[in-house]
Amino acid sequence: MPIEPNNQEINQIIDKKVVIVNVAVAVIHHKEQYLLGFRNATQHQGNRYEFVGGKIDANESAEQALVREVAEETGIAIDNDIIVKLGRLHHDYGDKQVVLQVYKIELAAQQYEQHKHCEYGLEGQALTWVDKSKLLAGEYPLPAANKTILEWLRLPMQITITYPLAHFSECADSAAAWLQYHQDNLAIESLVYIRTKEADAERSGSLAAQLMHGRPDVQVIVPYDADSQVVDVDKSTPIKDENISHQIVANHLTHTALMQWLESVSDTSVSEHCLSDDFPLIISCHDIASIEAANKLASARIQQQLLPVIGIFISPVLATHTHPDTVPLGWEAWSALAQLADMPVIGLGGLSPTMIDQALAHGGISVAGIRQFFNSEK
Ligand SMILES: Nc1nc2c([nH]c(=O)n2[C@H]2C[C@H](O)[C@@H](COP(=O)(O)OP(=O)(O)OP(=O)(O)O)O2)c(=O)[nH]1
Repeated sequence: MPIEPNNQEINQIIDKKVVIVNVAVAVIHHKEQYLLGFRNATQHQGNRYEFVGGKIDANESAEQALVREVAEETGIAIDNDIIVKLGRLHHDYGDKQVVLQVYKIELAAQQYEQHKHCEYGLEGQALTWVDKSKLLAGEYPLPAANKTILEWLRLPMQITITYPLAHFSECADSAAAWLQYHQDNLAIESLVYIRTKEADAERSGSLAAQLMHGRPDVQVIVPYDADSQVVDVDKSTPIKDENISHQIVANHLTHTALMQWLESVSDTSVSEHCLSDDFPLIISCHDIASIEAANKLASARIQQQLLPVIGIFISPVLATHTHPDTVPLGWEAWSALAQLADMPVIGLGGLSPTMIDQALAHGGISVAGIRQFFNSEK
């Protein structure tokens, strides 16, 4: 006869099923130097590196927990530094479920000088400063949930968007003029969202490929649906050339394609339809509904262990030449929307690279645009 579990055991079973630990995680850095702790063998996910952080207590906010944990573990007072939300993610370790609320904090030079030689934290744990390139290359084993955080950290502080092909329509050969302009004027090693707004996906893909061949130093985001009026969200820009595919860091999903995706999936099938398998996603959002849809897609992709949603554009922040009839959000409304996103937020619309500080102060991590982001127009 099977033995009935007692109350205590039942509680443990229930706990195991429902208890999700909320954790505040601090990605502390100074320029390209990032601070890692080391989890000792007896801890959950032990013998791995970690970002500084810990459980959020019942009556504190994630940011309060962040400030407290960083002070308790390292002695670093981050009260006056800008705390930028990177994202939120849920991870099921099997023996424990966690929700990580992840923030990025850049230390001032003086704070870094003060702490850069600390080899141990205040709780006796090992601390180490590591190069961003080595961290992103996976040289420091971290808990599995941190894979997504590392992908988020790949986003630079500025993203250049190409002009649409139609911008060169007065030229005898608009495609050649488009190509020449972008080859000549993209900043060295920049991240470029190649948006031609060309309805023909083949032609758009061919232009993107030519630009990538001509500028092997840049990294690119290419449309997932070729940015056309295509209703089929499974259609992607056809770039199959392996010599250049390493330059692609993400596929871009338009607001329209995102909402079509949402309409096409029921709650039960979200996990089976997570779009592009090949690359991480960057999504355009304009309102609460689309941010909630992006969160849903991002969460499903993490669950399916697909490459994550690494960022969303929220636009338009300010008035822009490209959308003269659209009422801009303004920084305050933009900031309120940014808070809802479970992934890093990129400002777009009427911005220049110098507005990065405003974006950071309002909860973003990056700024994007066309006109003011090219060498020729700075
Ligand atoms: N601090 C930190 N925790 C992480 C990271 N990535 C990750 O999955 N976690 C997980 C591991 C733990 O399950 C949880 C952090 O909780 P914690 O550090 O307060 O808990 P713990 O298990 O170390 O301590 P305790 O329960 O023994 O008090 O979040 C990370 O980068 N930093």
